[in-house]
Amino acid sequence: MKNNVRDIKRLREKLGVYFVVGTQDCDYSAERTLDIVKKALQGGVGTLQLRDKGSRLTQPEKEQLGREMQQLARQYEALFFVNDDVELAITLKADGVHVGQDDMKLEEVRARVGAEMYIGVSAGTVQEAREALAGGADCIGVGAMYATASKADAGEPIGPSGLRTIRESVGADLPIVGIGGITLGNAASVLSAGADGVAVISAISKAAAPDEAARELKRLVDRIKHSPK
Ligand SMILES: Cc1ncc(COP(=O)(O)OP(=O)(O)O)c(N)n1
Ligand SMILES: Cc1nc(C(=O)O)sc1CCOP(=O)(O)O
Ligand SMILES: [Mg+2]
Repeated sequence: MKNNVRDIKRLREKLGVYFVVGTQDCDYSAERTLDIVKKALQGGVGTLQLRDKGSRLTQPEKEQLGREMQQLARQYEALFFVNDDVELAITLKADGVHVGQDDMKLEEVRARVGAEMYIGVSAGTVQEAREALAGGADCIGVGAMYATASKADAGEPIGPSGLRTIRESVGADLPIVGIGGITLGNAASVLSAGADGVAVISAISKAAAPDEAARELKRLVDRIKHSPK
C-alpha cells in the first residue's frame, strides 16, 4: 500500500532486520560504530537507526556520524532512521525518524517532518499501539520483548504473547518490529507472533562477527516471513 509519498509496502520489506545503534554500543568509538554498521549492512540489515545516547559526541560529531551511516545505508539500499532527534532527521533528510512515548508527540513530529518521512513510534501496550495507529504512525517498535541490557529504562518484558495481542488490536496493515533482548535464538517466536521484523542492538553490535550475525537473522526472517502460510 502506498501512503501518499511514503511506501509502506517497501517499509515493511525493509524492516526485516532493523539494526539500532550508537557509539555507546560500540566502545564509544564512531569509527568502530561505522565498521560494525558496514558489516551489518553486508549481512542484510534492511533498516538502520542512529540512536546515539552516549552524549560523548558533540552535535556536529553526531551529525557527521549520521551522514556516514546514511551514506552506507544508501550503498546497501537500506532505510536510514534517526532516533529521538527530529531536527537531525530533517537536516539529514533521513528516510525516517523514531520517537518513543516520552519524546516529541507524533502529531508534532508529522507537522515538523512533512509527508515524506516515515515515522516510527514505540508501543508497549495496546493503548499506545492504537494511539500510534490512529495518529498516523508508519510503523511501531513493540517492546521490550525480553530483558535487555541495552536500555536501562526498558519496561517489563511483554514477550511474544504481548506482541500478538498488540498485532490483533491494530490489525494486519500496520508494520511492527519487536525490540528488546532479541537474539537468533528467540527471533522466530517474535516473528511468529506477528512482527514484520526484529530490531536489535546487541545481537549484532556485540557479535564476534556482526556480518554473520546479521546474515543469520536475515535468513531466519526470510524463512519465516516469506514461507507459504
Ligand atoms: C524500532 C525502535 N523501537 C523502539 C525504540 C525505543 O524508543 P524509545 O522508547 O523512545 O527509547 P530510546 O530508544 O529513545 O531510548 C527504538 N529506539 N527503536
Ligand atoms: C532501544 C530499545 N528499545 C526498547 C523498547 O522496549 O522499546 S528495548 C531497546 C534495547 C534493544 O537492545 P538489545 O537488542 O541489545 O536488547
Ligand atoms: Mg526515544
